[in-house]
Amino acid sequence: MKDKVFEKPIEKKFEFDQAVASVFDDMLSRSVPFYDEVRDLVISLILAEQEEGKKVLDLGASTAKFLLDLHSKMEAGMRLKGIDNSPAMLERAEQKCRAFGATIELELADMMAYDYSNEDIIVANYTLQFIRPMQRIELIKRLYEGLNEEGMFIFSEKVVFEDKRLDKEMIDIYYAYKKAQGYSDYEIAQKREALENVLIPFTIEENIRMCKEAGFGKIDTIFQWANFVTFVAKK
Ligand SMILES: C[S@@+](CC[C@H](N)C(=O)[O-])C[C@H]1O[C@@H](n2cnc3c(N)ncnc32)[C@H](O)[C@@H]1O
Ligand SMILES: O=C(O)C(=O)C[C@]1(C(=O)O)C=C[C@H](O)C=C1
Repeated sequence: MKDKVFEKPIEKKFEFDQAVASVFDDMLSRSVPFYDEVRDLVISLILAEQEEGKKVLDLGASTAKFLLDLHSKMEAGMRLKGIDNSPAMLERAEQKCRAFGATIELELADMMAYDYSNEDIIVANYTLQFIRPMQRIELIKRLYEGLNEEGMFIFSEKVVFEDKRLDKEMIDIYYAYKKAQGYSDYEIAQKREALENVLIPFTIEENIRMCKEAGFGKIDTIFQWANFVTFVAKK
């Protein structure tokens, strides 16, 4: 279904509710630059490390698009799990996993309260940015503690830039991308207002520093387009 959520005046801040979940795949494919390519890149990196029984945990799994894609491409019997705190999203994720006959564990859970233990690979694409900044730093520390020695944390985020002029230019370029994807100026403005103080991006440096302070020894970026970046952090 086509995303028309912001064609009308917003009545509340942005939420991952039924209305958003019902158009989510279209919303992401038209709102996140290179959404498919980043998913393929992250999956390729995981497949390079795939082993029988290895655990892959997706935080903010939404409608399980990432996990289903990984499931369809993996050869080793990895244990795939997704958590999300939106019942509407998880309902669709469960429907899709059933439809594809995919053995993927799904849990309705708050990533702030989840018990991370003996994890091999944790993924969080376009999710941390919705966690309050102070809670985010605590979360990353818990992810670090919950990862095994060879563990890997892969996450994609919208970012801001220290250089305010560059930041404005990147935002304008991003909104031009959204317009090219068929969103009207009105929809873009409405969504921007709905996301205000709900989606809180860090700078690239803040994301890296957050991982370093949590204990990660190696943090690299593997993708960037304007204000969207994908990071890989290793213990
Ligand atoms: C932009 S979507 C993530 C997109 C998805 N990872 C993908 O690549 O298709 C953010 C997701 O995080 C979930 N989320 C936000 N805060 C959460 C929390 N505290 N615990 C668990 N899930 C959360 C939302 O319900 C939503 O499904
Ligand atoms: O910043 C925006 O305008 C976005 O739409 C970005 C973003 C995201 O990065 O998570 C916000 C919410 C989702 O609908 C998909 C995209």
